[in-house]
Amino acid sequence: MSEPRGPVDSSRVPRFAGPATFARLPRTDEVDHVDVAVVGVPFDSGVSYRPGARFGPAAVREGSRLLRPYHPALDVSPFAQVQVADAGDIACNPFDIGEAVETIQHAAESIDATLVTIGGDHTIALPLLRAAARKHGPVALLHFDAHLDTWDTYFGAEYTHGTPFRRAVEEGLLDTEAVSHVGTRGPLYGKSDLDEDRRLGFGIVTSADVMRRGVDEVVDALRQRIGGRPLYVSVDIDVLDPAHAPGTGTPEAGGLTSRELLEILRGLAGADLVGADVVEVAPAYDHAEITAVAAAHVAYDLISLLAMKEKQ
Ligand SMILES: N=C(N)NCCCC(=O)O
Ligand SMILES: [Zn+2]
Ligand SMILES: [Zn+2]
Repeated sequence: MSEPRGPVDSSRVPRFAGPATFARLPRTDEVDHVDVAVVGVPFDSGVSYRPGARFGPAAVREGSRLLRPYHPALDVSPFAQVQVADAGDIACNPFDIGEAVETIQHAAESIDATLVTIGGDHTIALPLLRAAARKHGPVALLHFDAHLDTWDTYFGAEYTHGTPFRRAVEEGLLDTEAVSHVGTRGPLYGKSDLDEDRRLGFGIVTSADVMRRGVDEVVDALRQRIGGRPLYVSVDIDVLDPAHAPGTGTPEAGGLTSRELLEILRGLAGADLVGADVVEVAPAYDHAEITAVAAAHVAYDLISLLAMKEKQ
């Protein structure tokens, strides 16, 4: 197999020139095989508050122009280890959530690569988990979010950005011995939200736990729970404090710093990561690309973990 084709060389073509693919990588149709595909899902019809995450994929691609090829903290050059390419966007119906969920699942299943998906609102995690579970069986889940997203329905709707992980448990997509939320905080509808979440099998590391226990202890606990299981990581960018990610639809005070989030992700090196998403970037509320840059770095770290795994 030929050497991976990497990003456009920023010493020859200025990084602010040309149309944006993720990290200035080639498109999937420009390479002969793909190990890791970055795919956008510009869908936000499942939101309960501010809309705008449909523009997330484009914003994260723009925010990824400054990423460089070597990751010092993980000691890996992800784009040289494996072929990473940008698969463009999945076109789905903004007027029919059920149809969009089907479209996303089938598109995800049709891409012959491990996916790092850029949302889009959190509704899209359900079809992505369906695709992952079809390939790997029930997966362990690390869910970074201010919110539980295990609510039942909104206005009677089952597929929304507040409900994907309840649906995923109901559909048997998750290995419920190994499902955890990280970074939750903020007011709930009632105490029963937590009881129901626990009943579904979820463990919780709150945002305050990360601050009190520290990153290393949290990583140890999460890794123990995950063990050797195939792992899906879903990152709702609102897990970050609004100071670190203002550009999102349902912001909650008291969140993680981007440094804490990136360090927890780096602590997952060696896990059997099989797919990941970064969702809920809504650029209309962003400032100076703070959120888009944070999300681009999160995606870069996820890709680096996948590159390290594939190379083993
Ligand atoms: N941002 C996500 N995914 N979910 C937030 C749902 C919060 C709510 O509607 O009460
Ligand atoms: Zn959230
Ligand atoms: Zn969420």
